[in-house]
Formats: sequence, C-alpha cells, structure tokens
Amino acid sequence: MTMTPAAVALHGVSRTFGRGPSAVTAVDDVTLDFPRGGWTAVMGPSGSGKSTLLHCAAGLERVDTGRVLLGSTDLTSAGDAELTTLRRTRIGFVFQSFNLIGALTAEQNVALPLRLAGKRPSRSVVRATLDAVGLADRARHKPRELSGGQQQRVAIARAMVTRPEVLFADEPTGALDSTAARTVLDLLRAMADAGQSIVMVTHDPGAAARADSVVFLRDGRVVDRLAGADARGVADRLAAWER
Ligand SMILES: Nc1ncnc2c1ncn2[C@@H]1O[C@H](COP(=O)(O)OP(=O)(O)OP(=O)(O)O)[C@@H](O)[C@H]1O
Repeated sequence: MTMTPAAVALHGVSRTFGRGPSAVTAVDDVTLDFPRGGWTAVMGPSGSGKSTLLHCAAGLERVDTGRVLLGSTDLTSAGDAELTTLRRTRIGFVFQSFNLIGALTAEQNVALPLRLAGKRPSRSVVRATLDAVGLADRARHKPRELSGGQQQRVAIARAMVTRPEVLFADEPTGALDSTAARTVLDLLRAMADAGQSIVMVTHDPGAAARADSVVFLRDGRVVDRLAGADARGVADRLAAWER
C-alpha cells in the first residue's frame, strides 16, 4: 500500500529565540502531521508557540532542529532561493491584518504572487480567483473601499491564485466581527471540502470547530488533538489546558 504523504509533516521540530537565561523555546520537539485535504486548527494559550509553529511549517522561519516536509520536499534542507520559490508556488499564507497593498486594486493584489513568480498574470485566472471568494464585482476596488471581511477574502484569493498545496492562516478572523468571520470561515470550509489542505491558528473555539481537527499547544508542545468537536467541546478542552 502506498501512503499518501501528509500535506505538511513536522518531525522533532524545535525553535528557540534568544540565548542564555532569557532564551525562550517557542516550539519544543514537535512531531505532527497536517493531513492532506484536511483543515486543521491550532489552538493554545497566548505564547504557547502557535505562530512560530505555523511559520516553521510554512517555511517562513527556519527551525533549529528537526525536519519539516511539504509533501515529500524537505524544507529544512532547502537553500534560501529554493525556499523562496517554494513559498511563492506551493504555499499560501493569510494574516490576521490582511496585509493587502493599499495602492493596488483587489485584482492587482491577487495578481501580485503571479508577478513575483515571474509570470504574466492572466486576467481570467485573477477574475476567476476573485469570483471563487465571492468578490468578482469588487475587482477594481482598493482595500480601503472594502469591508474587513471582503479584504480578508481578497487576501485569501491572493494566497490561492498560485493554487498552493497548503493554505496557512494566522488568526484569519481575529480582526473581523462575527458576521464577517462567518463569511470567511464558510469560504475556508468550502475550500477544505473541495480538497484544499488548510492549517489555521485561532483563539476562537467557534472558528476551530469549523475545522476537521484541532491541535492544542502548550509551552511549545503538542498536548492534545481533537476531531469533530463542536465549539463547546473545543472551548472546554482549551479551558482544561489553560488551567
Ligand atoms: N522573534 C522572536 N524573538 C523572541 N521571542 C519570540 C519571537 N517570536 C516569538 N517569541 C516568543 O516565543 C513564544 C511563542 O510565541 P508565539 O508568537 O509563537 O506564540 P503564540 O501562541 O502564537 O502567541 P499569541 O497567541 O499570543 O499570538 C513567546 O514566548 C514569544 O515571546
């Protein structure tokens, strides 16, 4: 039997900031699979290492020890140039603060990763990607002319335009009101149902409950994993680990 590799796999990954007595081990010997075609939420108390883990898994941050595999590609042995290409072609990243370029329209923001990859963006591909997030009619709008939820959907379109293997999202609903958050979570759910691998850090049990499974971190270590829980179940488990 051939095993489908995980979308992303971490083997014994550690990342420490600083040295000496003030050193902080943000990620401490983590071994973890993010399944292909699944949506995984990462939760844990503030400072438990969620963002650092996400950055290491996405190749945005180097690890000190251990290995990170994107499919069967070892990110930890990739050189800087190779890693940059990998990030631009095989990984999508969405931030809490959207990080759109204010001077560019929605469609220009979405086209940007293609330009950075040295491709000539096709208008039909860009429009189809905006259409997929429900914003075909906002293509010519600048970010300041869009609501927060719309801006985040443009950011998701920008992350998806290269058809990445994995979409990483760091608190994608953290800056949104509950209605806008629901729109973004509905979009991520539809993407996961269509087979997109997604890894999302969140503080919100309601958001985590929309994922297929939830990984809990504490002090840089994976302490628990939950599948198919509702918001109440996620909140109860989180509270147990925060005690
Ligand atoms: N660049 C850095 N330099 C020094 N320390 C860092 C750096 N990045 C993170 N840390 C430390 O590593 C630990 C984990 O941080 P991280 O941001 O990964 O946690 P988090 O769980 O995402 O937190 P939060 O929920 O508050 O965003 C914290 O103690 C933090 O202060």
